[in-house]
Amino acid sequence: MSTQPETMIGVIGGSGVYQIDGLQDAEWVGIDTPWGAPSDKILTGTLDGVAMAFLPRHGRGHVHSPSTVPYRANIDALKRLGVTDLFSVSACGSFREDKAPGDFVIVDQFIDRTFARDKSFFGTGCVAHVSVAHPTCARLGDLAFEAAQAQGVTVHKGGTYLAMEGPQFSSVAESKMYRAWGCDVIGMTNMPEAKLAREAEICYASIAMITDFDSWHPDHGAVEITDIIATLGANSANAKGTVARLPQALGRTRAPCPCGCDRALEFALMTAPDTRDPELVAKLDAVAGRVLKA
Ligand SMILES: CSC[C@H]1O[C@H](OP(=O)(O)O)[C@H](O)[C@@H]1O
Ligand SMILES: Nc1ncnc2[nH]cnc12
Repeated sequence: MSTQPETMIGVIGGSGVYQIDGLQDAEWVGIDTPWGAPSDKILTGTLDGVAMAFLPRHGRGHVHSPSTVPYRANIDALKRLGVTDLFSVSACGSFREDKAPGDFVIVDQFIDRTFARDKSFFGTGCVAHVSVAHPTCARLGDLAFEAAQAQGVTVHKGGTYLAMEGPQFSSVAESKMYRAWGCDVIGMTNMPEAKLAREAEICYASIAMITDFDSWHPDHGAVEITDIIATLGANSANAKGTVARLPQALGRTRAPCPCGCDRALEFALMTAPDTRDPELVAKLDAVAGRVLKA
């Protein structure tokens, strides 16, 4: 009998992606967490023999704004369910002429300009510092790239995602500044999601689907929600097709991540065991149980 852990693929669907199709034994399950309720119930099931868990980031019906998405509850709930490998699917604007609406970008870097969100599971009474120098999992990113290519999507490997607070879009001056900073795409939701996934030792890749040229492009005017909605339909079909290819690509049994995302907390805890806050430690049972029990 194998002692290797089994893969469970998590998918967080963004704007336009509120469910995925084709799961066997599909069931929407409600999960409560010490950080509150997640954005919605989570759709669980199997695809090609691999366990899957899908969570609509904004909730079905698009209830949560980027600032009020319960990011900590979402990541905790997925961890609690057993998710090992997490793919974020999200809409974004592009700062690059060669990255056009309809294209996908496999994001590998972020600039986090969000400011009104809880960004960590840790804090007073249990302090931890994880590395996010490489905030996404290269192994998952490569698999997502290949899956999108096989789906026939024009997909770019690597790119920097500017995470803004929103919900309003950027001014022309901001858009030009982010472009000058070297950013490739912009969205409102991948942070703190990616940081929290790292704290929870879940491998995380971001599939960003371009819907617009934000507001810098002289030939395209300023981004409007109507333009975004027009592109979301095709993007969402391609996203679902890409996601459906992931179980076969990952396989059922799981080896430790070569990037080390699944061991991010190994040396991260700073607070001495005898000075830890028992209440916070109890809340960290799913996210950090592996190292807190040790
Ligand atoms: C619908 S336009 C703005 C909205 O779309 C993106 O959401 P998500 O990342 O969840 O696909 C963007 O970040 C904004 O939240
Ligand atoms: N231009 C843009 N800015 C921020 N979030 C977005 N989501 C889709 N397009 C966007």
